[in-house]
Amino acid sequence: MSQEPASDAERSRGDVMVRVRDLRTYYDDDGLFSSAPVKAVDGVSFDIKRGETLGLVGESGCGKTTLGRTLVQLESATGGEVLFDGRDATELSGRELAEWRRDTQIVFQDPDSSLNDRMTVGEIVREPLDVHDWGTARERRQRVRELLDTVGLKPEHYYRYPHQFSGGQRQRIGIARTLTLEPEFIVLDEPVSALDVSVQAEVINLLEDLQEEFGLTYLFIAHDLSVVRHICDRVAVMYLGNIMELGPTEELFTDPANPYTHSLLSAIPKPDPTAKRDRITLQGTPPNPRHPPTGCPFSTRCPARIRPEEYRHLDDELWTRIGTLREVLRERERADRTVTERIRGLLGRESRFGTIDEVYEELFADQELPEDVEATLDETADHVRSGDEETALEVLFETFGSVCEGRVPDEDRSEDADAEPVEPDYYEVSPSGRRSLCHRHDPDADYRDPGQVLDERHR
Ligand SMILES: Nc1ncnc2c1ncn2[C@@H]1O[C@H](COP(=O)(O)OP(=O)(O)OP(=O)(O)O)[C@@H](O)[C@H]1O
Repeated sequence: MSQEPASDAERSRGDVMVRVRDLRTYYDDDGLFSSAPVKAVDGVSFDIKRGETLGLVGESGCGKTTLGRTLVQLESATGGEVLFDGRDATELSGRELAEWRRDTQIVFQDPDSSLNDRMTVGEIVREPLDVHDWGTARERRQRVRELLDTVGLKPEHYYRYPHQFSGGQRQRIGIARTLTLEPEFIVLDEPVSALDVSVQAEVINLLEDLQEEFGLTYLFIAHDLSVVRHICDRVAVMYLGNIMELGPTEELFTDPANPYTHSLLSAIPKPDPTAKRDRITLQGTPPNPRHPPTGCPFSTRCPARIRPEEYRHLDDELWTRIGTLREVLRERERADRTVTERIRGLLGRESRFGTIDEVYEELFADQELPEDVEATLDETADHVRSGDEETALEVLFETFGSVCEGRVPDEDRSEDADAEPVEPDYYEVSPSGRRSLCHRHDPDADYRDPGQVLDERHR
């Protein structure tokens, strides 16, 4: 990512504190039947500047928590680097790692499960000091009392237990604990999501005050986009283990570039009923992170996916249904046939292939199909009936596919078969250095801007 020069207003916020490069965190199965790993974080690169709050948003399961936990080394990276002041945290172990951990902390979403109910508040907050053999016993007690005061609790709370406090107060205890060793960088993993709305603002204000007072740097993970807009200097938008767009908060909220950011923001209710674009409803569910699509991670659901020129004006509903058919076939191709299905198949009785006509009926019976589309669908249905989803998918790709899927449709299929996938690039989409992962930004290609396409399709 290109570095943005520090502006006067940013002052000390200019220099980079954490440099993340091609970071990957995969979860392997330990079971007997090893399958593909879950690619929770799948090659992300970005910088976090000293003193800033970087927001991390995206649908549930996109990898936010895993990324946050990997940055503070609670998860081991599968590959890539996490550089703090030039030192790669993924390479540390033993004493070095323990020392490094003083500078980086994490606040968890659920204060209930992250605090040990059998320890007093004083013991909980003091524990990191004990572990690191900090000062004398008296100095530690004094430090804990100061910290309780810093987060808005009282010295007499020292001897109480977590269950005697409200959710907001428990989160304050968790925050006090993270501050004990004077960290520089804190991952805040949904720190207010579990709290009543009425206390969310108090905890947010506290976090902002602490940042100001101690010069802290935050990675702020959240679902609630309005909180992110309020507290974050910049925002990273994550989808299926990848960062789709990253840039200054206000810019990203008012003028999103990436189709995924557009759809995420379109879900926020708008006070203005004359707003020009409808909510963008994404089709289907995110792909399984064990089997992410080739090419752009968002390609299977993208409302601005590049279409072949001849289908640019195809009815949107029909286009969506063709996309759904391709998803269904991909899943069927991947799904292992159960033993019963295999036996049924051997006996010539109904098998999983028996239902394909229903799928076509459901998707296309009420659609007006242009002749060439109908011919392609008929051809693919024949392949599926004979149990060859792979060829059916190839035919659909050659007709309706595009660079978004990792390769370019080509008449000569055999020549293309071993070609390297075409990965999408990040493009700078504003003078601030905001980046977005989408082929449509490629200045050398003749694609329309995602916003323009979505305006046309979702008015
Ligand atoms: N310990 C684990 N073992 C295997 N898979 C995991 C593990 N932890 C997370 N995952 C998987 O990794 C993917 C990313 O999960 P993660 O919790 O990081 O996402 P998230 O964006 O933080 O979701 P949420 O907003 O719901 O907390 C998911 O598919 C999840 O099921």
